[in-house]
Amino acid sequence: MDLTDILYEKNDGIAKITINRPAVYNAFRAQTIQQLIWAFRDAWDDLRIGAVILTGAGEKAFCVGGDQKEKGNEGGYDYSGGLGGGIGLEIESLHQVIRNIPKPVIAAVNGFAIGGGHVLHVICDLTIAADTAKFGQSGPKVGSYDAGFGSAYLARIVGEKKAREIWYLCEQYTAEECREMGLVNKVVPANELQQAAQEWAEKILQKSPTAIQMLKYSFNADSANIQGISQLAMGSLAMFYNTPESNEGKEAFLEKRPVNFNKFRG
Ligand SMILES: CC(C)(COP(=O)(O)OP(=O)(O)OC[C@H]1O[C@@H](n2cnc3c(N)ncnc32)[C@H](O)[C@@H]1OP(=O)(O)O)[C@@H](O)C(=O)NCCC(=O)NCCSC(=O)CCC(=O)c1ccccc1C(=O)O
Repeated sequence: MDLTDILYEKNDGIAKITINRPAVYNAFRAQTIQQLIWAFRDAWDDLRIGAVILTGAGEKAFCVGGDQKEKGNEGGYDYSGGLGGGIGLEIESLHQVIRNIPKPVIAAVNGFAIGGGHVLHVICDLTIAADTAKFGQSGPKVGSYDAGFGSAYLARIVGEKKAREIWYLCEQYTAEECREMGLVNKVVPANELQQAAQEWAEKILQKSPTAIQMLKYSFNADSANIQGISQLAMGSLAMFYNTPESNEGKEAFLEKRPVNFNKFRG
């Protein structure tokens, strides 16, 4: 596969996947998602690999979700057709491969983790964050939502009240605040982030691969029902995208103006 949107390397039992679109803060489009899925499947298939690190290129962002500049464009997202189905992104498949790959996935969050990018770290097994990283959901601000793993699984991690706050208010949280709410495992100085992720991956490699694999399956089993909710959520999102209400969110972001959802109330 031609890796235009990600970097992928494998060294000494550790696979490292880097979302590589720094000009748009590592926002993803359809091909980014396809390449991420390809890389996770390669790491799954390679029996020498015992842990995967997911990170973002540059210092600004881990990932800021769907690329608003490509939304509605052919090959962007919200473009009907192909494997992406209704919203034009194989986001459900990506969530599934991160959850189901029988090896721990460590998110090394180097900057903004916002929107669909935030959901990616939520789904990873472990999160190590730079002390400069910022976290949050933005869907309701830009006419979108992840009513599957992005909300239901988040609530299991931080509790119902906090998860509702995160989604309803769309505020940003520091790495330390996220560590306190159990959403981040460890916070390190930004220049030590990649080394810290590497060290945790190396520690995992010293453990029994079968034990780790079965533990991951066990942790996953308790939240497996969210898969069905995710399918419903993506189906509803496909119907919501391209409505005037959803478009108002996208257009306000692209035009760098305040959003006005008042006309859709009442
Ligand atoms: C991340 C910000 C808070 C950073 O703010 P700031 O430091 O002020 O920098 P900016 O000047 O805003 O941004 C720098 C540069 O990056 C471009 N950019 C940032 N985000 C995006 C983006 N998402 N798409 C495209 N481009 C982006 C920005 O335009 C600037 O470039 P210029 O050339 O100067 O214009 C802030 O940028 C921010 O809030 N960004 C938007 C975050 C967002 O709303 N993301 C989309 C969330 S919705 C989503 O991800 C849908 C897809 C998805 O994952 C999904 C799938 C299925 C179900 C649900 C979801 C879901 O809703 O999550």
